[in-house]
Amino acid sequence: MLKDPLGLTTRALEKYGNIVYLPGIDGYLIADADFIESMLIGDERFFSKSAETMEKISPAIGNGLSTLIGDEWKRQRKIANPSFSKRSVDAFGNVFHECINEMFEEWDARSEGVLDATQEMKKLTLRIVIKCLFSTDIQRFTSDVTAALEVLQEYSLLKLWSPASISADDQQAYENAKKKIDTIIYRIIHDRRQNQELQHNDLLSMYMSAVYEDTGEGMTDIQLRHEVMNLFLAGHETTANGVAFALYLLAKNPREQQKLHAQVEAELGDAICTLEDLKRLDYTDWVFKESLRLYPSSWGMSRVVLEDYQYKNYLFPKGADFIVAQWGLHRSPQYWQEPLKFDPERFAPERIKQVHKYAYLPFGAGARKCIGIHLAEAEGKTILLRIAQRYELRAVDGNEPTLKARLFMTSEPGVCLEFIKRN
Ligand code: HEM
Repeated sequence: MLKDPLGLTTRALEKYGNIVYLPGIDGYLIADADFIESMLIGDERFFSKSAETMEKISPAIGNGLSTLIGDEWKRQRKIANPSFSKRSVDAFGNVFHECINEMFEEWDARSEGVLDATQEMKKLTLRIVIKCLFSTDIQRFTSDVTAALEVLQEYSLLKLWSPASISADDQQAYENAKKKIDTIIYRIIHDRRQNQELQHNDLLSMYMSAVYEDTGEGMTDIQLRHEVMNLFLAGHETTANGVAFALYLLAKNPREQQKLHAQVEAELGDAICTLEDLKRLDYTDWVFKESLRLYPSSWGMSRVVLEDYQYKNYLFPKGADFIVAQWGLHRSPQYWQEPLKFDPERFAPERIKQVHKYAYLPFGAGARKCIGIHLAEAEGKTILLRIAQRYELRAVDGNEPTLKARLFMTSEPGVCLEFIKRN
């Protein structure tokens, strides 16, 4: 599984159908939309994230909202929800533009037009999440944070799929990366506690002022640290990969890129888009959705069944592990016509209503649906629009994505594209 999870998923689902037992991981791959609907919605109470899996990925992602389970998770979700409401996200519109402007300035200072879209989007979304979290520009830390997050993620994957192969060097690299990130986060939390009179309009201050219903107390520094880690990782790589793959697909599909440009010109011209504008720009929305269908950052979600469970003629024993395989589901010919074709208009209301509601799950579904969905959609579409206003994208020969399924799906090396300035 560690070597080629996407290839294995594709082959297993093609050969054996939508529910497949994988002896290598002693778990089931699921790409059956009806079953997924039962798992995440109808019979949700019988399923949970697996404590064992979460314990293995928490070194990278923190022991926060994404990895907590049961009552601890419920309590944490309740306290975090208001910070991610549509209204709260509206406050971050300017942050997107500031960070995009800085990126454009950097691009203008370079002479060549070929850029690694994956790396550029990772830098940009990390900048955005850092600013949304801390409102300050901790630009100077960005490359340290990026490098440390990479190490933490690699370490978690080893713990998950190949624990015996963790060497003393891997362990040391993990300890160093954790220390580096912790130092940055705790320093910021400490400064905030020291200077409580200063107002900050950011996610950290929302988290720091929120209180638990049962105790009336706020989060401890340790819990805040875990939540910040969660948002660093869950909030930047996912969006970066979503946008980078969208840029690649536009470059490969000039007709669709032209349609996007036409909408941008008709609706916006050179004006800076507001979050309100995004509601009207349906083609942009479909491009982002279609990109997340073909290249879902979250390529699989882990679950465990809490009791013996029957679905059709399958009986799953208590404790059975599952991977809900968005990668397979989103590309399944059973649910999608010409599944490998980039066709943003399949998300037009009259067409998408004919598709099974649970055949498209880029942000998950049910109680554990992505808390950052409004932020991610607003951010992803704003970046796409700003790039479309300024650049025509062209594919670079021989530069196809090399897909790698880590905690999230990415291309490694990144996808290089030619960014040609539009008049
Ligand atoms: C295109 C971008 C994104 C994608 C594709 C994505 C995808 C997902 C998915 C599929 C889940 C559910 C996992 C499961 O049920 O097992 C999830 C959960 C989560 N996401 Fe996102 N996400 C994105 C952006 C963001 C952003 C921008 C943030 C925050 C800044 C964020 C924070 C979280 C958190 C904290 C959870 C855990 C929620 C919980 O368990 O209660 N995500 N995300």
